[in-house]
Amino acid sequence: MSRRDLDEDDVRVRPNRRGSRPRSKDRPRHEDATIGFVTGVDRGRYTTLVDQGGSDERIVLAMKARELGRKGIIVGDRVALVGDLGGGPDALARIVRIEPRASVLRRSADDTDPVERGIVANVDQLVVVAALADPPPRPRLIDRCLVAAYDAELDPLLVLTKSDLVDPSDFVGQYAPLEVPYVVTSDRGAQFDGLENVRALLAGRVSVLVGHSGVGKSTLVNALVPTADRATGAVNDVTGRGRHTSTSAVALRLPGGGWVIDTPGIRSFGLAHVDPQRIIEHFPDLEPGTAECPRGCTHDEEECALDAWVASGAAGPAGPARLDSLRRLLRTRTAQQGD
Ligand SMILES: Nc1nc2c(ncn2[C@@H]2O[C@H](COP(=O)(O)OP(=O)(O)OP(=O)(O)O)[C@@H](O)[C@H]2O)c(=O)[nH]1
Ligand SMILES: [Zn+2]
Repeated sequence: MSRRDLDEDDVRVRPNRRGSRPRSKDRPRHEDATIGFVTGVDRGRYTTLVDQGGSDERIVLAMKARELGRKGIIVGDRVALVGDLGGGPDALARIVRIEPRASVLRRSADDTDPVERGIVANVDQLVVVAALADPPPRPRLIDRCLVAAYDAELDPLLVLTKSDLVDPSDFVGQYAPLEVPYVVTSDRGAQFDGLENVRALLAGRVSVLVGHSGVGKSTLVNALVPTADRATGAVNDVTGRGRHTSTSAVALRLPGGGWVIDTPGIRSFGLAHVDPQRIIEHFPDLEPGTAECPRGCTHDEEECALDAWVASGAAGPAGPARLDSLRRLLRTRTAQQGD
């Protein structure tokens, strides 16, 4: 019997008591809804961009429909919108669906707290902004960000700022075995060295910027997106406290195509949710060496087969340094937070 027969049979046996229109529950769910790109979230109001790149591109403010329940909507999400889609300050649409996400960058509040939060969705690249000095770099935090990138399947990029204050070579050396791409920058007012390199690496992609307060992230975003107007200057002269103008992520369009998502300064990056297996996958040169590992090996234990494999030269001359780096990241996952 074909599917069609079944359907007709079904209709005969249980006629629709409300008439010919199927109940709303059975109707295709908002098939005609418009898709918007979430660029900002502020106290239950979502800023979305509709008809992105089209002739009728506009910003539409929206709220979450009740049917979505407690489902979180984050910057970078593509959402289905119904209702007042006209745009403008008084129009308010409703978000009725979150489209499937290609990626989610997550963090847990801390390593022991399994509650994880999505920070941004659908990004390609995680850009870790760290100052070479003032404030001094926090390698543990950078490692945590890299682990989060690997876990979310994002390409990592290190932007090392303030190279006018200190020679970057020592610090860069610590990351060489990880083979993470990096750019060194220095902003000396009239001249912003390295900016063009950053621009080239962000072009046409969706990148999320993370970094702790004072590293020069806002300075960088303002240089990349001249209309961004992100507040800079870590310390307020009057109050002596940091000027924390933004409390959530915001997506900004790059003039040359692509998006940067700026996030508020982070102090920590909980990794309770990360599976060690996801980290080793980002060391394709070492992964074959795990074939002889005991089942469920954490790759950071006595029985791990990687030590003997690397010692035999199977991973080449860089093997030992790569294994050290892998172990460093694996321990980052379970270490106490801090710098
Ligand atoms: N010497 C030097 N100072 C820089 C450089 N980039 C930024 N700064 C300064 O560093 C301070 C902090 O820069 P911000 O861009 O506000 O830093 P942020 O990371 O956005 O910090 P929050 O706004 O607190 O999140 C400012 O006084 C900047 O002028 C640089 O390349 N060299
Ligand atoms: Zn192992």
